[in-house]
Amino acid sequence: MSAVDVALSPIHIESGFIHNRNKSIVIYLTVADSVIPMCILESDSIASVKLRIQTCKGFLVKKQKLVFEGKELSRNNTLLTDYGVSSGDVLHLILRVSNLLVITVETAFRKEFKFQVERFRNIRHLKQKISEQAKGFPFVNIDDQEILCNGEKLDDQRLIDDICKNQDAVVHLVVQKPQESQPRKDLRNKKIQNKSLLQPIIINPDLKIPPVIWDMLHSASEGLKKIKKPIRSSEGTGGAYFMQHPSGKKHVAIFKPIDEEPMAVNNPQGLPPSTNGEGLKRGTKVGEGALREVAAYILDHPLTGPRSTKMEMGFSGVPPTIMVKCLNEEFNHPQGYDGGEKNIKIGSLQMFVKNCGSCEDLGPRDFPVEEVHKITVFDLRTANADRHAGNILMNRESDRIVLIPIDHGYCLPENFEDCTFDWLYWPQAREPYSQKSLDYINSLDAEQDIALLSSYGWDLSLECARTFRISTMLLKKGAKKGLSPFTIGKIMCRETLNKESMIEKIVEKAHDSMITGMSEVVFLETVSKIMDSELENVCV
Ligand SMILES: Nc1ncnc2c1ncn2[C@@H]1O[C@H](COP(=O)(O)OP(=O)(O)OP(=O)(O)O)[C@@H](O)[C@H]1O
Repeated sequence: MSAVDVALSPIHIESGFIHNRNKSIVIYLTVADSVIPMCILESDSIASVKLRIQTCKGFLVKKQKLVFEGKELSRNNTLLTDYGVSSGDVLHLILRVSNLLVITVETAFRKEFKFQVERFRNIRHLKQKISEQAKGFPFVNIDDQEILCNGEKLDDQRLIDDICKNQDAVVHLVVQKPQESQPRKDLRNKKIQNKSLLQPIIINPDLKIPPVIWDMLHSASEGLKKIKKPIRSSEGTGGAYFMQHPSGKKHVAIFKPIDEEPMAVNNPQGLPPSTNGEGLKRGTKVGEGALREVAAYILDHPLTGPRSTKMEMGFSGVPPTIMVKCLNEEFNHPQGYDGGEKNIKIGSLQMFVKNCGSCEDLGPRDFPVEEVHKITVFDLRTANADRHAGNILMNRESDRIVLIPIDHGYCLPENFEDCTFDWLYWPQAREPYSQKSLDYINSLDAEQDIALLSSYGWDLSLECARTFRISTMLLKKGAKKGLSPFTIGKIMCRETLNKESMIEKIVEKAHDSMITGMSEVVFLETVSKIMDSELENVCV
């Protein structure tokens, strides 16, 4: 049975069942290289379409992203037709496959080992894990092991991802005598080594790079020199590469090239290039994701104000991020690779943060209130248009869960249309801000922040700056009034796709009262007055 048959059969039955009440339409899903026709109902929501895909294809709902005409269909309770999808339309399905796999190794003695291994590790790493667990067995030495999968002998350098694709896997370990080791690094690799490059892009030489960022640059650069190749993450809609430590045993950073962003020309997920330059979220531009990632780090200053060269963790904990240029054969080069100038990529380099998964993997119950609140502060002040639970990593520090916000390529948009926050529905969001958070919010100054970004070389567009000023204004006024992150968030986010949020209505009212030639300052004063009067009716 082909993939098409698998997808079609159950859907036909289901659609036919309620056909009288609802008109059915056929849409086409592109996933990787295949196209799957799908019969759905006009009354189907995004959530129900995703559920059908899960039922038919086994891809978990939370791992699916649907894209139509360059926009992510991110509101699960919205009808497909409200997004303008009609019969015959093509939707792109992006799967966020986990980087972690459970591998079962069976030995010739029927002993079983289970490991959680990252997809981008190689077979040699698996052998190391086996030898750590196999004390007392004859294959404790790495070179005494040979790993077979479906009868095929696997080379030490082969990536786990290569053999396991989507699901967890069982591989068979066979013990054998040591063999002559093969010289692995061929001449071609040497050539590539000479053609790797990683350099920070410094616009303002007066601004010193913090030592923690130098260390990250140094490790990633040494990793490239030692031919520890960047490894593409299997999660995410854009090209995101794990840069390796020179030892090859850990990651030091994530590199996201601008030409591989969603809808950009070299996107490795096969998303078609944007036709009007707009990004996956409203009010963002393709190719500006890396700037926004860097801006998120710069704006996330500590309570004491903008950072000096001393590394201080920002209030919300955005990992250190810098703009770099980087050359390596492993990135997506559909036009070919010769190591020349045209292969150099520009993008954001963010420090890799040790984590035990994302908030998508766990219910929110155990997240400390302060940890959730620090994320809400960041999202509200930057009107973040991409805060789903998968974009918050978790770590455990002495039995306490610490949250780490990542993926800020859609913060600072030109408007509020696509603002959605998964934390809105978490209980912590209904708690009032603590005094520490209130002090931080009170210290925020949008004008100072815009000037700060400008000193780093990014002059926000008038629209982005306006949205940023208004979102900072709302956060400050809301917090001062004692509103919880939930209440402030509800003011900023649309309840449904086509129902404007309160903040959008406030901006529109201010627009309506604008007279030609009105300055930005006067416009913002008008917004402020309207906001004050609207907030009077909002209960704490
Ligand atoms: N700073 C970091 N530290 C550790 N892991 C990270 C970091 N940033 C990203 N990752 C990992 O890389 C994966 C891909 O990154 P990310 O989600 O930011 O990519 P993206 O293409 O922008 O994704 P999306 O489709 O959600 O917009 C993440 O799922 C996460 O596992």
